[in-house]
Amino acid sequence: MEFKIFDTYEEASKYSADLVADVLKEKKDAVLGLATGSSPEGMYKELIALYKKGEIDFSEVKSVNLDEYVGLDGSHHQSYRYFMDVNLFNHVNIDKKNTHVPNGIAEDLLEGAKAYDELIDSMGSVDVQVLGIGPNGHIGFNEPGEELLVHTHVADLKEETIEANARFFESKEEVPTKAVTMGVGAILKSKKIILIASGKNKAWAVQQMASDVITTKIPATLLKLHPNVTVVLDQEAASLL
Ligand SMILES: N[C@@H]1[C@@H](O)[C@H](O)[C@@H](COP(=O)(O)O)O[C@@H]1O
Repeated sequence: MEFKIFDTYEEASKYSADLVADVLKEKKDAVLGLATGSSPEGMYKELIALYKKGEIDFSEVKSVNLDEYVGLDGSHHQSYRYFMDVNLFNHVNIDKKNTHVPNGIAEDLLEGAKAYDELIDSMGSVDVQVLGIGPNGHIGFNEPGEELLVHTHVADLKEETIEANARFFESKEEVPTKAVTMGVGAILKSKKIILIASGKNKAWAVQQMASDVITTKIPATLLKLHPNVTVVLDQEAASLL
């Protein structure tokens, strides 16, 4: 696990975008594993800028997103499908048919989760997986617990996650309490992982990633088992290292 620390979030975002761009330059039909939340927003802006400069091309790229809230359809402004459209897909030449986000409104969520794993498998491996991290160390919506799941599943969100994400909704009560998330298995299967963290509220989780411990109670610590992880931080997120 390599830690890269930058003075500002903007610099960290630029570095992360360059890492993704390197993958796209090497492989035109790369499979991108994508994340939502504030952490990767700056990176998406940089990727759009690189695309506009003609440095990268998304025409053959496929993408799979980590997670989606249960109960929100893609037109809901807090759905992760909407986030991806607005923050990246609408601004680059990716074919929307090649972009995938778990279905949070499937009639049968378990069937939907199984189909999502089959879809990921059918794409071959994810070339680069972008991750944020929850203040409690969650990745995707794999929340801390006695055990973690390998496959895509429906997760109950922890109270602290609902609180952390309430800033995007009108009120805490509107935050869905469940989400469909890729499991830790698919995340660890990707060839390369870039985890972006910014701000003081991530410093504890980042410190745990740098420790010698691996525990399901801090899901991001499992990334220590992966051979190619770059953790991209601003000063505040790195403040406890
Ligand atoms: N499910 C998402 C995660 O994928 C994200 O990494 C995390 C951090 O979000 P943010 O980057 O907005 O702090 O929270 C959310 O709950």
